[in-house]
Amino acid sequence: MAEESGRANAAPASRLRAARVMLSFAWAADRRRAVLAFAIFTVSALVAALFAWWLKLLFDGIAARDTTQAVAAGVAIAVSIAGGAALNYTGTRVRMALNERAHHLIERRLAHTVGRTPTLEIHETPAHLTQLEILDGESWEFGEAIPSLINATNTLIRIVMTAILLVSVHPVLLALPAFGLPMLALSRRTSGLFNLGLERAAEPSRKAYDLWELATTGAAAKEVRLFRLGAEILGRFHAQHREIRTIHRRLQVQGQLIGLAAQIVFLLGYFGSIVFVVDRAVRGQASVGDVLLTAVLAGQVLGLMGNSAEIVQWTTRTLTAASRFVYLDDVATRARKVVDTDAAVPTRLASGIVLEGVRYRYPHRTEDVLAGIDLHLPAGSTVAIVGDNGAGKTTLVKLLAGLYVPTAGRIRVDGTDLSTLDPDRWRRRVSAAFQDHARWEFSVHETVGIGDLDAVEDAEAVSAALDRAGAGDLPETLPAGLDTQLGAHWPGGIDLSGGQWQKLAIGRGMMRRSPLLLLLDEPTAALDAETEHHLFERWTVAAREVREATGAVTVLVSHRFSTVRMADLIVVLDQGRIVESGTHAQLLSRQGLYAELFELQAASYR
Ligand SMILES: Nc1ncnc2c1ncn2[C@@H]1O[C@H](COP(=O)(O)OP(=O)(O)OP(=O)(O)O)[C@@H](O)[C@H]1O
Repeated sequence: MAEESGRANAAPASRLRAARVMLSFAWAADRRRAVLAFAIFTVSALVAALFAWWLKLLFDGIAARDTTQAVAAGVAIAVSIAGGAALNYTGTRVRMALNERAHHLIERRLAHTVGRTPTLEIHETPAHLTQLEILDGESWEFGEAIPSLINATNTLIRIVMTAILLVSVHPVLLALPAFGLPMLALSRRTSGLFNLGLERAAEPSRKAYDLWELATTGAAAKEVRLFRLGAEILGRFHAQHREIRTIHRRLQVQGQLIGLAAQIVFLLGYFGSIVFVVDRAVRGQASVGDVLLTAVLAGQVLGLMGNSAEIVQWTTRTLTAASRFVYLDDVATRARKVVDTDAAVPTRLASGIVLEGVRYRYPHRTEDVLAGIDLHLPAGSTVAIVGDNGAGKTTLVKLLAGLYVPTAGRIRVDGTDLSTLDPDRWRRRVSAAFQDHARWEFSVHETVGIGDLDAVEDAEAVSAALDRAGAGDLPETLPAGLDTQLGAHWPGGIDLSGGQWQKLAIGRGMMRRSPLLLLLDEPTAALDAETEHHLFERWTVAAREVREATGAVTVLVSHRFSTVRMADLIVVLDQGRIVESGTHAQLLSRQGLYAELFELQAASYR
């Protein structure tokens, strides 16, 4: 279903809901300016609509030698021109400010929607990513809700006024707008083509952007040079852009042909109406002013039809952008739906965490990555997970953190289904350090402190966390200690070594003093085996000390068996299944996969 929505050209969620969301955002952004813009553009529409009428009066006055009428009409024309310009100038400024505010509000709401999704679903499902990326580039359109509405009202007023004036010359002239109908009808089609182009180009655009990042950012700079990948990346980048251009060009040509056909139909009506009124004037049934009025109005009708077509297109685009937002908001809401707000996260673990028949399959994958895991992580224990690359260790850790929801089976925390616990409350009691940690370019103090936002200001807590991460002396080696700015491209900022960054990430994971679950997914991979050994020894002792207080479970993923052997329970994963579990001694005596891997590693150290 999600995939279909991602591919479909149509709006990915109901347009009615999208319209409600869109208007509520625009209204919330700046009510005062919304009302002001509405008033200014309404008056401006009336002024513009009456312009042709003053012209007719002027010419009829001149023809009839009626000086009063001619002067009055001349003054009205001058006032219309000056007033119209002033109104447009003010209106445009109000409208720009309104757009700006709506745009920022939408960016904030979008970040909030993505951020409040408790799982990683939005970031790892291509269909959701497509919607997110397009919407990211479309947030200006989305912010155009009130201006679109103003434009539509404005155009409607002008259409009604123009119709009244046309009837005043001859009712047959009302047929003129009918020639513009194909333009309106086909504009939906051209706007559909535009959206189709965006969606088809989303994938190559994403690839092109990734390639551009590879070619221009520091992260890949070493390897790009070393493996002489520059030309290859550039070639692929060009290929993606060629694909994007081809997609857009084909659809643009289709759109232009449709537009051209519709304009030809209208022009037939335009010239027909002028010929009709000139004929009547020759026969004395219409005045010179009527001919002029018809010529001006017929020209305006063309503009108004074009305007209406644009409004329809623009509104469709705005609505589609809004429906992308609704779609993503639904993903976030679905992910939170199962939460039972009454289910309390225990203050301490009594029995521990139990996995019952847990399966997990990544979106777009055809097989389960975890294929039926039954496991008890006893309260107060340290559990090591070992296994080959790709065995499913990190996936298991992410499931325990609540970043994924099992495709089947359950994870119970002291009997309560984890998926029903409020993710925010659960995560207040979970701490983690990952191998692929983020490099937060804040001050050292903040980079560590954000591991527990409640204690981020507490310098002692930060120093203690760094101590537990084996990096107590790191700040002393930096120019401004804990206040040192990280990130070489910030003023006064410095970069760290891979191991130092990793120690800060571990420090972040050590900020929470009493987590129920501490997840350590190869956080020490960049450190030497001895440092890892000492750190884990220290954590194991600390975990045993707080065992009575919180019953916390520590889960460690590591490829180093010298570290793993200290755990109370060792779980061996192979291709998404548990093949063995027990203590180090039990597993050695079983002479299975663990014993084999342990012996292999031990032999390489001898
Ligand atoms: N986001 C993802 N989308 C699709 N498949 C994924 C994703 N992340 C991991 N996988 C796949 O899931 C399987 C298990 O990956 P996982 O990262 O859990 O393994 P691991 O045991 O932690 O490996 P390693 O020791 O290399 O870190 C792998 O086959 C991997 O290709």
